[in-house]
Amino acid sequence: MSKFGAMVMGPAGAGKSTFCAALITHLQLNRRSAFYVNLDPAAESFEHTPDLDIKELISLHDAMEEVGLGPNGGLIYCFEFLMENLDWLTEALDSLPEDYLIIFDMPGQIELYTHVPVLPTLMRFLSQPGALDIRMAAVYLLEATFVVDRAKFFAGTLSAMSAMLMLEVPHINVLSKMDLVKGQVKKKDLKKFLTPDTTLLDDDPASRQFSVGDNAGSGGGGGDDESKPPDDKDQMMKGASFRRLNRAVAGLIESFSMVNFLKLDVTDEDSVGAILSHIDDCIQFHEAQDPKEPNDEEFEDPEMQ
Ligand SMILES: Nc1nc2c(ncn2[C@@H]2O[C@H](COP(=O)(O)OP(=O)(O)OP(=O)(O)O)[C@@H](O)[C@H]2O)c(=O)[nH]1
Ligand SMILES: [Mg+2]
Repeated sequence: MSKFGAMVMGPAGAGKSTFCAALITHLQLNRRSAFYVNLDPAAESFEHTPDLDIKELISLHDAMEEVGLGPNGGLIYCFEFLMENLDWLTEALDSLPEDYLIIFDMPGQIELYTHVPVLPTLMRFLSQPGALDIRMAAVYLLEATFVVDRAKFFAGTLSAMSAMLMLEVPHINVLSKMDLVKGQVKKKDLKKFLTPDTTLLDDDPASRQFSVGDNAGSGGGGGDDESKPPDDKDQMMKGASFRRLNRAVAGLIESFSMVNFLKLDVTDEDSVGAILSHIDDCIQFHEAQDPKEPNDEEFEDPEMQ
């Protein structure tokens, strides 16, 4: 039988470590065992002490000092070092009992998800049948505050989709920090973000703002604003070309129809529990557990008393 794991990923500050902590607390409250693996070589403080920490193998500080790299190059170096020392993971994880959920807390550098092939290699190593054989789920977090800026939201969604296609394991996308958009976005509008498509761009406040007195018009291919060089970055981000690019990205995401988001409010235990249920479903955690013998104390027959 295999083991179970969840790799928690997403851009910097998306709330990955906070979610890992909330998930561990929730598992503990439900008498389930968690094994917390920190794979962020720069992370210093934790709500739950990691059971395994990449800093025992290599820290970002060491990588930067010894190899003379900056923080991002240093992080890639740490992961390449991890790839050369995968025995370190095998030694720690191989003997774990099968009902443990192994939670991997990942760094937020986007390079790791897009530019270098270390994560697919790591994922294949963890899930390889006959070796560690961990049934892995990928959990990709994106901040719900992105929904106020459609372009940012689609860029984030594209990075989630890229991770999904690259890793080839069951994948869950999560809109984190929902508490921060409560009251700012109507429930009805929020629903549209959970299954993103191009219609989200039709009521983009940024493009409406631009349309006032904008003879570039609907962005349907005229491109007449291209003759006027944008005054600054802000102006460019509101131009017809930028809107066409957004529509193309949104169309690409829609045509794949693979990206859906679940909502997460870490302050609400039910919300954390709902995400865990989705993780359990996609790794088939419950199906794999042996039926437990009823505990005599819990199941005392009232008629016998
Ligand atoms: N309001 C609110 N703040 C949150 C939530 N989750 C995380 N934060 C805050 O967001 C900041 C970043 O959270 P982390 O959990 O460290 O994010 P991370 O994705 O692990 O960040 P990196 O590891 O640096 O990429 C912290 O100040 C958290 O307190 C949330 O659900 N709601
Ligand atoms: Mg973190």
